[in-house]
Amino acid sequence: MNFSEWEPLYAAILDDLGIDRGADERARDRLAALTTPFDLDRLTFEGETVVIVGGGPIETDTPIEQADRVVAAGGGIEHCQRADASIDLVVTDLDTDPETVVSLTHHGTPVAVAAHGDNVPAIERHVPAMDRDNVLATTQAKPVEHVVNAGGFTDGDRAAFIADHCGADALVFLGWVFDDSDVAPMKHRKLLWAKRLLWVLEQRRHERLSVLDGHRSAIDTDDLGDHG
Ligand SMILES: Nc1ncnc2c1ncn2[C@@H]1O[C@H](COP(=O)(O)OP(=O)(O)OP(=O)(O)O)[C@@H](O)[C@H]1O
Ligand SMILES: Nc1nc2c(c(=O)[nH]1)N=C(CO)CN2
Repeated sequence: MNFSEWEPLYAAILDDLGIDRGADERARDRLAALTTPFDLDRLTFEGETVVIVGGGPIETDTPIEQADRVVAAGGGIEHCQRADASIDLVVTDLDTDPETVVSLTHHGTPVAVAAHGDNVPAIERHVPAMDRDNVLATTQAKPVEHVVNAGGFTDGDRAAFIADHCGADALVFLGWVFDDSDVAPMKHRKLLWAKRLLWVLEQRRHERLSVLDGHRSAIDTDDLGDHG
C-alpha cells in the first residue's frame, strides 16, 4: 500500500484515537537517524504461506510451522519461542519484551521496528543496541529516507501489510482474538482498528482472511474507502 492510499486511513485513526501526527513524524525522524537502509529483497515471500502470530491467546492446535514463513507481531514472539518455531520477521513497536527483540537481531532475525509518538524512549534505548543490519525502520506517518510505510497500525495488522508487500501468497493467523475480554479499553479500540485494516487488506488482496470469519458483519466499513 502506498502512502496516498494509507493516508486517509491514518488520518481516521489519528482522529479516532487522538494521536498527534507531528509526534509520529518526529519519532520517525529519530528512528531514521538511528538506522540504515534495509534491503527488502531479503523478505521475499512470493508463493509462500505466511503465518502472522499475534499476541492474543492461541485457541487451536494448529502448529505455527504449518506455514512456510513465520512473522511474529509484538508479543507473538513468545508464542513462537514456546513452540520452538523459527521466526522469519519480527514486527514490533518495542512495547513487549524489547530485550528479546534486540537479541534476535544479533542472531540474524530481521526486525521491523515501528516508531510512533509514544515510543521514542524505547526507540532511543533499544535500537542502538540492535544489529543495525537486521533492522527495518518503519513508520505509520509519511515515509522518509529509508523508513518504510507498507500500511497498518497495530503490530499485528502492520505485520500482515508487510507480508503482503513482500508478496505473500496466503496469509494465516494465530494468536488473534479480537473479542478478548482481558484487554484494556485502549487496546480494545486498537484491536477494532486492526480488524478494520485487515478488512481493507482482504479487499485489496481479493482474498478472505480467515481471521475475520464471524467478524465481517460487525465491521464498520464507513470511511475505509474503496479498496476492491
Ligand atoms: N487478543 C489480543 N491481544 C493482543 N494482541 C492481539 C490480540 N489479538 C490479536 N492481536 C494482535 O497481536 C499483536 C501483538 O500483540 P501484543 O499485545 O503482544 O503486542 P503489542 O506489542 O502490545 O501490540 P501493539 O503495540 O500493536 O498494541 C497486536 O498488535 C494485535 O494486532
Ligand atoms: N502515536 C501512537 N501510535 C501508535 C500507538 C500509540 O500508542 N501511539 N500504538 C500502536 C499500537 O499499539 C500503534 N501506533
